[in-house]
Amino acid sequence: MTQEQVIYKGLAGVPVDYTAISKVNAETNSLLYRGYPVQELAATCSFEEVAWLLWHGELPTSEQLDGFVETERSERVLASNVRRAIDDLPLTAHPMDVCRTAVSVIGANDPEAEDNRPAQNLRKAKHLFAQLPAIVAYDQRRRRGQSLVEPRDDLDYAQNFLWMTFGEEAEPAVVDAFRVSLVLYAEHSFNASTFAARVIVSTLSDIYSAVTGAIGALKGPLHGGANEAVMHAFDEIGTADRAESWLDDALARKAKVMGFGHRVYKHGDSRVPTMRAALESLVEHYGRPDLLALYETLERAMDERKGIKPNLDYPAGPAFSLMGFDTETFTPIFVASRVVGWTAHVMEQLASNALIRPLSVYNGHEERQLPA
Ligand SMILES: CC(=O)SCCNC(=O)CCNC(=O)[C@H](O)C(C)(C)COP(=O)(O)OP(=O)(O)OC[C@H]1O[C@@H](n2cnc3c(N)ncnc32)[C@H](O)[C@@H]1OP(=O)(O)O
Ligand SMILES: O=C([O-])CC(=O)C(=O)O
Repeated sequence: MTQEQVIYKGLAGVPVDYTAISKVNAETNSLLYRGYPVQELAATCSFEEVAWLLWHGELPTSEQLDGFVETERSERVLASNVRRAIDDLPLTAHPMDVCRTAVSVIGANDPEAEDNRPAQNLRKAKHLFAQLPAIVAYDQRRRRGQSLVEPRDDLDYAQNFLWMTFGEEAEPAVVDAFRVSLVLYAEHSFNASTFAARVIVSTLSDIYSAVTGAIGALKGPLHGGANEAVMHAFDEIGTADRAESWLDDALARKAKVMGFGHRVYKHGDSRVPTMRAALESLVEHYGRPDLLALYETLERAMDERKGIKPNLDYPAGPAFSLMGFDTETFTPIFVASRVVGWTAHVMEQLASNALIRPLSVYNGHEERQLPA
């Protein structure tokens, strides 16, 4: 292979563009959103403030926040054809497929979908932000044979998301853990789904197509689908005393243990301590020390055997489970949060666009003749 033909499989370690949205620093194990440490944002900000920061580059003034909150609350109701599209999907469809389809319908409803001017895309990003909780919540309810719960405009984003899902006001400890998870999931530089969104819009396609494609990329268990897979593993293991033998068996089969490892962080995910603290507060709230024991035993065993640390999906899975979400709803919650990062990246890509089209090195047949 010549020098020019080096292959960067999976683009591992290859910087492909600049971004001013977030900085993932594997050396210092830190994550900054627009310069602010994510842990500090998670401790002090509402999800609405963090979304504004990621889109606009600065935290909102109180006037800007009031305006945004008012718009967000006024756009929470699903259009009738979005609701019908959801109703028409079989219950065998994965909730991520439902999410993807609903976003696609929202895009098709927008007569200005193809207008890529920044103000239009910002409007669309905020609309998707307001709509996604209604999609995720309604889909979980219909699977349980429950009817739609209308949004409440006296509740903030996190409170209303839980209200629409469960039909009752969540307790402050639960709302807070949920808000923290949303803040932590919102953005993470050029991860696979964000990159997929940037590839799509680099063709000058539209923001809805980019988000629809990003949902498809997030679904896989090597990316967002891992939070769901973590819970399936916990269910399979059952109790902490079974964790080590379960892990030994998984590793002997060369299976990937979901919720562990990361392409960029090799010494632990910057977001895990904050999400783990949120999980601990839920464990205390619901009186489920058994779940934390399982969490800790598997984490310790994985570290001892492979030296591989958990990623954000590891504490998020059991946290969403304690909150009462169905396991298949976990990755759609990730969508509702990450839509902020995706749309911020779409706008950044368009502001200095270059078509994303790498090269491949052909290793198939040399030219040959068709059989006579
Ligand atoms: C929010 C997020 O999206 S975070 C990521 C969520 N995904 C997961 O939790 C899925 C499980 N994890 C993984 O599959 C991987 O760690 C990835 C895909 C996240 C990162 O993968 P890469 O950077 O490509 O690392 P790669 O897969 O090459 O792993 C390097 C080595 O560690 C091992 N390894 C990495 N993660 C794991 C894991 N979770 N379980 C078992 N072994 C692992 C690999 O088998 C490989 O070993 P080898 O060198 O002996 O072959
Ligand atoms: O950065 C990545 O590759 C995956 C990840 O943690 C995320 O998208 O939050």
